[in-house]
Amino acid sequence: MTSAAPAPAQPLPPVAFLKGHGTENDFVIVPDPGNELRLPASAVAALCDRRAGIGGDGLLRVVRSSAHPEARSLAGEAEWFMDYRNADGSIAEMCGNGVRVFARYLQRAGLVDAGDLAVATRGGVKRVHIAEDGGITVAMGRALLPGDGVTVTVDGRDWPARNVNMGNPHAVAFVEDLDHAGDLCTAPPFTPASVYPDGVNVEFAVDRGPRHLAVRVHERGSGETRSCGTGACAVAVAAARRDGADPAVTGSPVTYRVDLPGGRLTVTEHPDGEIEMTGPAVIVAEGRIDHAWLEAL
Ligand SMILES: N[C@@H](CCC[C@H](N)C(=O)O)C(=O)O
Repeated sequence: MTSAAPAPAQPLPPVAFLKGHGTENDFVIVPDPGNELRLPASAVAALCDRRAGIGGDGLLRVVRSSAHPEARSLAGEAEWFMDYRNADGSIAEMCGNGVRVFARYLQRAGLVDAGDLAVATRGGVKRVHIAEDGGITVAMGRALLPGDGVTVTVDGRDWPARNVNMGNPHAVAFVEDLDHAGDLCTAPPFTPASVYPDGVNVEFAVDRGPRHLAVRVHERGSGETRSCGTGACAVAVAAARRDGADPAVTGSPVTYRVDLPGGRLTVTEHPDGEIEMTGPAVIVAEGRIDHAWLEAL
């Protein structure tokens, strides 16, 4: 008796991806509605590698909330879950620029219309408005200002930095000159380290005029980036306290223009603490990831 020859192995299908950015904070976008792809940290880091991969400050996996264990309980509020990863593969609670780019992808793919939608994130459900004129506004929630800040040191200069939590941790230092932040090739050292046991995003901010700031940022898990949405919000919150403009105290909303190397974000804090961030989001390319390359990682 002869046994049937095994069926030849079918090559695995390539994996779709897109590339997008919000004020030049750039992302590899991987649609995976059914939560079928396994993307360990090493695979995310390889995809975000700017020489050997696609390149990005982070990765946005687009998953139906109902299909993801971390978002299933939010499925009634938000159909889509943003599974955000930093460029090194680490997981973060929130990404402000990422949410806008995520919403732009959903709109471009015909999965949502312009107008209002909700996106599930590890930092909770975020309400998003896609304006007809192209800007996208995200209700970022409230900032927490845990008491203790840190001292940040670069090239022998020290600054006190305010601890602002936007779902993810930030240390905001107001400096005299953005060049004082140095080359930001490595994470700026701070003390005491115990304030941020899980690491921190560090913002250096200068005044450009009334309610107008310029910022450089070193992101946890990604290095210096051209923009950080949660960072812009953290800086605006810290500036409002510094400027005597805390909306909870004055009863009036306050808006800051925040210029980052990659573009401008507008941040408004309301008297109830709710923070809205507005900025652009662009999809620049789409393609296919070679499955064999991905599997071999
Ligand atoms: N670039 C993002 C923030 C991404 C997460 C951050 N690196 C962290 O680890 O907390 C933004 O636009 O907010």
